[in-house]
Amino acid sequence: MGSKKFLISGWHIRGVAGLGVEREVVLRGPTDPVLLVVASHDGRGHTGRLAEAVRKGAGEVEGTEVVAIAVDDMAPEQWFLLDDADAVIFGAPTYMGSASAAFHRFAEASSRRWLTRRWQDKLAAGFTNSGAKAGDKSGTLGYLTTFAAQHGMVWVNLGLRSGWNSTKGSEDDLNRLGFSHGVAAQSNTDEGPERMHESDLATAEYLGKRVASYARIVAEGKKAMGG
Ligand SMILES: Cc1cc2nc3c(=O)[nH]c(=O)nc-3n(C[C@H](O)[C@H](O)[C@H](O)COP(=O)(O)O)c2cc1C
Repeated sequence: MGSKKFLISGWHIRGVAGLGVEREVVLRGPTDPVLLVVASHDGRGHTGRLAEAVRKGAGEVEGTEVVAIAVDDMAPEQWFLLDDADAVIFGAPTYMGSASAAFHRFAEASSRRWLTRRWQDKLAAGFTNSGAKAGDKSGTLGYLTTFAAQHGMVWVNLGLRSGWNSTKGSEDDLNRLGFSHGVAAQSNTDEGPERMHESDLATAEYLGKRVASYARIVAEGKKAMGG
């Protein structure tokens, strides 16, 4: 099997395609950016738009390299990206009260990483979208939280108060549907992704920025502690 070299904005990853095979170590210097991966399944475009918003928010934090991967179509090398990430933001549409089957397949495929604790102590966060306003999205965000915890990751919640919950509020508030574990967006089932609610997209951007900021703080903290 031949080896390939990947260059992702300053990140050099050289390895042989395939899970569990040897690869050259990624060497990171003290001035390297933190790596944040948005790992999600996009059903019919709505969750993809959220992923893009998360990515945009994260990219606004100086010193952050953001990479998005589709968990239902992973090149073997993308597992290495996840291995090297400082933070991973997981996303999936809510199907039947939980993350989509495609995301669950990815989660099951990650069990090898679970075994070797490869993702231990990385930051994690999550986002989802549903057709109904509530739509049992707590099931999905709860599942993503548990998935990250199984890997020993450190969950970063949304950190926003509930919006749209008083006479002074409106559906344009951030976190308009009032979830705490992550971004819980909603799109009408008869409308395309171009009609996604601006508040949901802004909330997704907020989460991206929040996670990237914490990833930076952790990286700087480790550096200060000589680690
Ligand atoms: C198989 C399936 C199951 C669904 N289950 C739910 C559900 O439990 N709750 C809900 O509000 N919407 C449900 N929906 C609607 C989707 O959540 C919604 O259309 C989706 O989030 C749109 O994002 P996407 O384009 O990334 O698929 C379901 C849709 C499908 C196709």
